[in-house]
Amino acid sequence: MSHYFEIQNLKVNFNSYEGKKNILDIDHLAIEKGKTFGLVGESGSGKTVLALTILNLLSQPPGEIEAGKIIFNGENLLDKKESFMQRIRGKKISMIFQDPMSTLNPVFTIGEQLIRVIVHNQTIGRKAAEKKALEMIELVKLPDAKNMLKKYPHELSGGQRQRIIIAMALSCGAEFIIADEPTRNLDVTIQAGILKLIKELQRELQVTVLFIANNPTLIPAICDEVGILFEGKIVEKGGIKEVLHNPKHPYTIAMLNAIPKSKQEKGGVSHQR
Ligand SMILES: Nc1ncnc2c1ncn2[C@@H]1O[C@H](COP(=O)(O)OP(=O)(O)OP(=O)(O)O)[C@@H](O)[C@H]1O
Repeated sequence: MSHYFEIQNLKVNFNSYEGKKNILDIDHLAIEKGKTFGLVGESGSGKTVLALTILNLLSQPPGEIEAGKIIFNGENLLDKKESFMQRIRGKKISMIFQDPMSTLNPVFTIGEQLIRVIVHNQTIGRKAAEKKALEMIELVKLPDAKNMLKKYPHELSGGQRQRIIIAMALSCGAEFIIADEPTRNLDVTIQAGILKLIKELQRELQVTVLFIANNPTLIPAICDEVGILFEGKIVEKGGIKEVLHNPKHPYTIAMLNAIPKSKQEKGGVSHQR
């Protein structure tokens, strides 16, 4: 059976003066169209390296893709030339990074940046791009869209900036979104609003999402399935209830036991200790 998005036997290494170090060793991961898959792992487990590998943005060297396939819409992305990937990035697959300030340029207004992304990725003129930018600001539920476009990134709150990044990611009609810990640096209440927005947009636009997180309590609110990444390997995957309420792998059990009980219950990840 072919899947919309699939990783097969992926091995990624980093080479350094100390020698070769295996960073990712993923046998299999599949995501069906319109679903949200949560990938949870501690810091250093390889989540960002995976996101960069999917988009063919991993620096090689020091990175090295030793083996494997990343199949998107029936095509193995790891076989493709840079010109093909340029047509995919932004237009078919977009990424939302954890730190909006690293994506936004402090010296240009939000409107200028959003319009540039739209003009770059779509064959439309500036006027049409301006209209699209306004629509995108409204889509991510930011108030006073016209005024918002005139602001500089530092004039926005962290949550507002992340909404702009989501607007940019969706502005060119991407159908697959990689969200790399988009709420990591936000307060808990702002976090909840961003998660709700991603879920609503995912349903409304029928996009497929790979949601990367190091906090498993975020997963039930947004994901259909979850995989646990440990030292570059997916040690357990399946439905939310199956993995987070009835974990089998010792790492998953230890990770869930490390969450304070009140947070487990709030996030819906409580399981039998
Ligand atoms: N450019 C690089 N050169 C060498 N090793 C690297 C490089 N980038 C990442 N690594 C190593 O790859 C491993 C995985 O890193 P990665 O950034 O993917 O982890 P992560 O799960 O995203 O962590 P975090 O949650 O902190 O963002 C780490 O051991 C890291 O040290």
